[in-house]
Amino acid sequence: MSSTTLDLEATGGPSDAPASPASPASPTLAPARTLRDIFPPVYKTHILNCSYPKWHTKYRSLTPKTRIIPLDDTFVSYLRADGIVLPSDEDQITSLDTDSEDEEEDSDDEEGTPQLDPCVLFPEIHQKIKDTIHELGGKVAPKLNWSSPKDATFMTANTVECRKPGDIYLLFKSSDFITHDLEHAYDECIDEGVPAPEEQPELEQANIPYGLVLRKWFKINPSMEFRCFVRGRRLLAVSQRELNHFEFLEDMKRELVYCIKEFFDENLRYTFPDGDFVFDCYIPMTEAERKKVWLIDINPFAPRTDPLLFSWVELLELPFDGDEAEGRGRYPELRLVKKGDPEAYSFATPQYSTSKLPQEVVQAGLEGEEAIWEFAKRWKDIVGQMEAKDKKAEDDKKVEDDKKVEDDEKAEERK
Ligand SMILES: Nc1ncnc2c1ncn2[C@@H]1O[C@H](COP(=O)(O)OP(=O)(O)OP(=O)(O)O)[C@@H](O)[C@H]1O
Ligand SMILES: [Mg+2]
Repeated sequence: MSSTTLDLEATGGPSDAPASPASPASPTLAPARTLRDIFPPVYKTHILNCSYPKWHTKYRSLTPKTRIIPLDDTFVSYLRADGIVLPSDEDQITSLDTDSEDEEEDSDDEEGTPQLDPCVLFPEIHQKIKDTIHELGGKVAPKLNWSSPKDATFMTANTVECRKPGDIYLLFKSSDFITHDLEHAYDECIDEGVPAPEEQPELEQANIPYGLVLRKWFKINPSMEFRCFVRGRRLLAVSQRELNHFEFLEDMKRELVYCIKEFFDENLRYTFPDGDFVFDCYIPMTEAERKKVWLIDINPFAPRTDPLLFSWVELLELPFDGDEAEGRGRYPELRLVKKGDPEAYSFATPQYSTSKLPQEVVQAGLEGEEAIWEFAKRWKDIVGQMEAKDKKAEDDKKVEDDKKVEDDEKAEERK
C-alpha cells in the first residue's frame, strides 16, 4: 500500500519518462508535508462509490460476468473471527485458532469448533456460493467490496482462482486486504460534509452492506491490464498494471491509449458519481477482440490506491481543469515499464511485503490442495516461528545498536 510520507526528491516516478507537455512548474513543497496534505479531500462517499456492489449495478455490461452475494452479519463475523474453520462438506474440518493459548481445551468445548463450520453457521450463503461458482463455469475470482485477497495467494498455489467456497474462505481469512475492507474501509476519510448517519447509514463502518463479488474466471494476460487515473472527469494518465517489461507493448502504445480513452469517454466519464477516481481495465490480446475493453475495478482517487509507475505527487501536479473541449481531445500519457527498469523500481522484491513468508509456506501453496489443508493445520506453528524470528532479529539489532552507541561514546571520550 502507498506510503503517506512525501519523499520530496521522488516526485517523478521513472526518471526518463516524458513529462506531460502541459505540466506546470512543480510547486515547492515544505518538507514536513505529507501526501494527505496535498490530496483533494477523500470523503466517505468517494470510498462507498468505489465499492464493487455499488458501482457494478450501473456498469454490469462492462465487466466480466459477475454475481454478487449479499453477506449477513454471521458471515462477516466468521470472516472477522480468529482461526480458520473450513466447511465440513468439502474436506475434513480444519480448525485453527491463531490466538488461543490452549487449543486442545478449546476443541473439546461444546461452544467451539463445530459451530464455526460454515455449513452450520451460514448454510444458505454457503450453498449460494457453491451454486454461483457452478453457474459461472466452476472457477471464480472473488473479492469483497473493495479488495481481492491477492496478498494471500500463497495459500492457493499462487492464484486467486477459486473452485469451491472453502477456497474463498481460506483466502479471505488469510488476507490483510480483506481485513482492511472489514475494519478500516473509511480510515483517513474526511467526515466533513458527510450526510447524517440516518440519511446514509452505510457511511458508518458498522453499517457497510458487504457483498461477496464472484467474477467468472478467465485467463487474463497481465501485460494487458492498465490502471487509469481520472481527475476532474479527465483521463490524466494510464499505467501498465503488471510491473514487468513487455517489449510488444511499446508498438501498441497509440492504439492502447486510443482504446482506453474512447472507453472512458463513452462509458465512465460523465456517469461515475465522482469526478476523481481510478479505474482498472483489461484489453483482450487478439485484435478482433480488442474493440472490447473490460472494466475490472474502480478504486478511490486516494493515497491507498497504488499509483504504480507514477507517483501520487506527479499525478496531483498534472493539470486537470480548463477548457472542456480541450480536455476531451487530450490524450493521457501511457507509461510502460522499460527494458532494464526492474532494478530501478525494486521490482525484484516481492509485491506484498506484508505477506512475505518462509519458502516452506509458499511451497505448501504450490503443492496443491492437500498441502494447503496440511499447511492450514500448521498455521499456528508457522506464525509463532515467524514472530520468534522477527523478535530475535529485533533483539539482535538492538544489541548491535547499543554496542554502536557504546563504541561511539568510548571513541568520543578518547578524543
Ligand atoms: N474475472 C477474472 N478472472 C481472472 N482474473 C481476474 C478476474 N478479475 C480480476 N482478476 C485478476 O485479479 C486481479 C485483482 O483484481 P482487482 O483489481 O479486482 O483486485 P484489487 O484488490 O481491487 O486490486 P488493487 O488493490 O490493485 O486495486 C486483477 O488485476 C486481475 O489480474
Ligand atoms: Mg482495486
